[in-house]
Amino acid sequence: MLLDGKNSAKEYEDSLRLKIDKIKEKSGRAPHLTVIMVGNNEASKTYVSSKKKACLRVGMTSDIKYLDESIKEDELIALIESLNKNDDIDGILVQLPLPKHINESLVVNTVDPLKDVDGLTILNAGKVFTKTGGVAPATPKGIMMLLEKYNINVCGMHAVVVGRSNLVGLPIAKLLNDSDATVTLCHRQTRHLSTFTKSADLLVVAVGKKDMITKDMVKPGAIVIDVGINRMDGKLYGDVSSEVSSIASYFTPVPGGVGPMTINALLHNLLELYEVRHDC
Ligand SMILES: Nc1nc2c(c(=O)[nH]1)N[C@@H](CN(C=O)c1ccc(C(=O)N[C@@H](CCC(=O)O)C(=O)O)cc1)CN2
Repeated sequence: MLLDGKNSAKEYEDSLRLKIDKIKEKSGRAPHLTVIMVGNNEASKTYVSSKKKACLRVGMTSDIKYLDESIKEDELIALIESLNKNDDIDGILVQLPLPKHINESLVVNTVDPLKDVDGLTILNAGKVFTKTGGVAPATPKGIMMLLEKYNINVCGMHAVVVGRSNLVGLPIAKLLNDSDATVTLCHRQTRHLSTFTKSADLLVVAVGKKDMITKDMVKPGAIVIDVGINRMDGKLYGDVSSEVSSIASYFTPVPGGVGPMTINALLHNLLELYEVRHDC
């Protein structure tokens, strides 16, 4: 069965629109997101424009700061510091990846944790990892929202995550663990990867390599979440080979699976941060 991220996101947007209307009535303005886009990465430009359109659809406001590829690290940091001080901005997002000459961690950690819609600051990551609140990164949060939408309870399942990035692999492993799955985290040094993937009741793949997971690596009846977005000859492919859909109990398509839920979770995070800062 298809886990339809596109339609689930639309439904969530409908409920969000009602909440934003109420906020606007009460406070006179909607939550505002500022996105920072450095350079000319074509895929990143698509994503930031999707984020802007999604804000518009639910009645939130946003702006995108397009910055030259050659911007200096201290200029970028100064910009973020000024955005941190601006009370009309509720969420700040630095689109990744950044150019190589910029220290990504330094820049991301300049964002005020109370405006960190991406949940990538050390404070938010620490809070999520200690279960003391905080904002979870959008993709893992979106995956959890999608599982919930389809009433999939992961308690007791063996969840295998392939990929250990700060953006997806590590935090989704933590969120699945918090939902009482037994989690195995695999990465590029994992030996005998298929031994692990074959024993997964729930398999999450976030490596960025087309057809990394083939049918023989998946247990029939498993739930398969494909986070990969690989562009080839103008088409999009996930990390999981299309033949896997014939043996999975549930699977996410690419496109139309995890991607739209990532944008959805971002809107969710923006609203949550607005509510915390405005004591709603
Ligand atoms: N600051 C961040 N940078 C990046 C993040 C992030 O969460 N925060 N994640 C990815 C990119 N990303 C969001 O920024 C993202 C990727 C894909 C989609 C999406 O909707 N994909 C569609 C297909 C879109 C297309 O045609 O290209 C789908 O899967 O259906 C949304 C957001 C890296 N950077």
